[in-house]
Amino acid sequence: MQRSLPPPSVLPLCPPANAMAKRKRQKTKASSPLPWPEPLPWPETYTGKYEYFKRGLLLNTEHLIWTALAHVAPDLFNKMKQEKMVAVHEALDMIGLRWVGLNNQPLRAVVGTLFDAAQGFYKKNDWRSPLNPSPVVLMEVNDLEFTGSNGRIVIKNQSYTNSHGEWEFPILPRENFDSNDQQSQSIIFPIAVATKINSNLETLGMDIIRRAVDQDIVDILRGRASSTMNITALEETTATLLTHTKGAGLAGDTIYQRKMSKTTQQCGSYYSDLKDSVYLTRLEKSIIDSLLKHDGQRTNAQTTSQAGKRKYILLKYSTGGENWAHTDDMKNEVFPYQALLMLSNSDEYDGGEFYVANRTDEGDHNMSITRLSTPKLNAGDLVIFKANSGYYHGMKRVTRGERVAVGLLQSVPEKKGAKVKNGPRVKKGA
Ligand SMILES: O=C(O)CCC(=O)C(=O)O
Ligand SMILES: [Fe+2]
Repeated sequence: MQRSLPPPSVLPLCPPANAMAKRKRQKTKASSPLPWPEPLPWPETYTGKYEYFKRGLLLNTEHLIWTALAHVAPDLFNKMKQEKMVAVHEALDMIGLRWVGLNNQPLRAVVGTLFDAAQGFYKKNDWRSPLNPSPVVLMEVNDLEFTGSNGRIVIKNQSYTNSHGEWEFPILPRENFDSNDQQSQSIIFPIAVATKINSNLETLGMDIIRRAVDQDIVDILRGRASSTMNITALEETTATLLTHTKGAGLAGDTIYQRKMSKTTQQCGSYYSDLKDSVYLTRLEKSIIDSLLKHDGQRTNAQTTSQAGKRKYILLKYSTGGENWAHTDDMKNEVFPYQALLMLSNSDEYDGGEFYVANRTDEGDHNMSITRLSTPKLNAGDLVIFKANSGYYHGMKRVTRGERVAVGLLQSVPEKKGAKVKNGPRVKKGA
């Protein structure tokens, strides 16, 4: 497979319809390259039915993805799902989108649909490659065309700073916080009403609170998370592995053991549910305290009756681990925000920057996708971010050491009729 695409001027972007028709009429020799077809018109059922697609990060990038898929070796379209996942990911690498998760909405729908179309195309054309091996030319992501009308996609990488300055968050003395039991019953609602935090969430998609959580709680959680390499000892109920072949991320070095019913499974990076327990309740309380302090005001926190389900996850990444961009939508639950607490000290790992990705449409088919990354986080630092509503998030590759964090999610009760349907599953193979 080619590792990079030819420059835009010679990209095999969809030929005009009349050229297609002309070529169809010509008898194609078995050895000559086939024209890559027009991308399918986006199925009405998808655009109309699936809300996530309409506001998706990759809306209107179908041409670009189609072009990337043209570089997937034809016979891979016949292979098992896991091999296809890897192939699609490699192809996306060529168009600057290697960091986007394949197993999540909306890329799952885009890639799935285009992959099926490509498979059909190859079947019809006897599995011959549509392309001659193209010269390896590195291209700027900024120059990629993504529509037939000279649109451009620009992928920007930015680092997080905000109006407070990265290190200048007010850390008020603990005594200033007047404890209130009701407040400790909800995470999300204090977040939503904490005005400073909320304005950063609205404009940047995230906010960082340095040293948000008491050291003793961080120490307890760190101890629990690293006391053993055996996942089952950590009160964890399930573990989702971040693997290339499942389209979620990169596993990295394999260092953890997971006991299955009869066997032991090795895994490099994963996230896993944590059972509710006393230390998590303390953690939650500590976070709420710090949000209130950070905001410098008392909030009108709501009670549990208005809060949805809580969920805590432990995230462990070994060197090489990566969490590709995704949203946290789960079957019937919506988690609008997440608080991610770093448990590793900054000298224990390199890389592993958390980011939020957001898209801006700039008219004339131009758009930019901005990935806003955090600076290096230390144990006790907290990132609050928008976990869906148009924002994607992920973690860049850990290049050294191990990075451990806890995510606190709280769903909101669903409003009737406001449910976002799950997208079409990528069929066997993508
Ligand atoms: O580890 C990270 O920085 C990302 C975690 C994440 O995606 C999540 O907790 O939902
Ligand atoms: Fe996530």
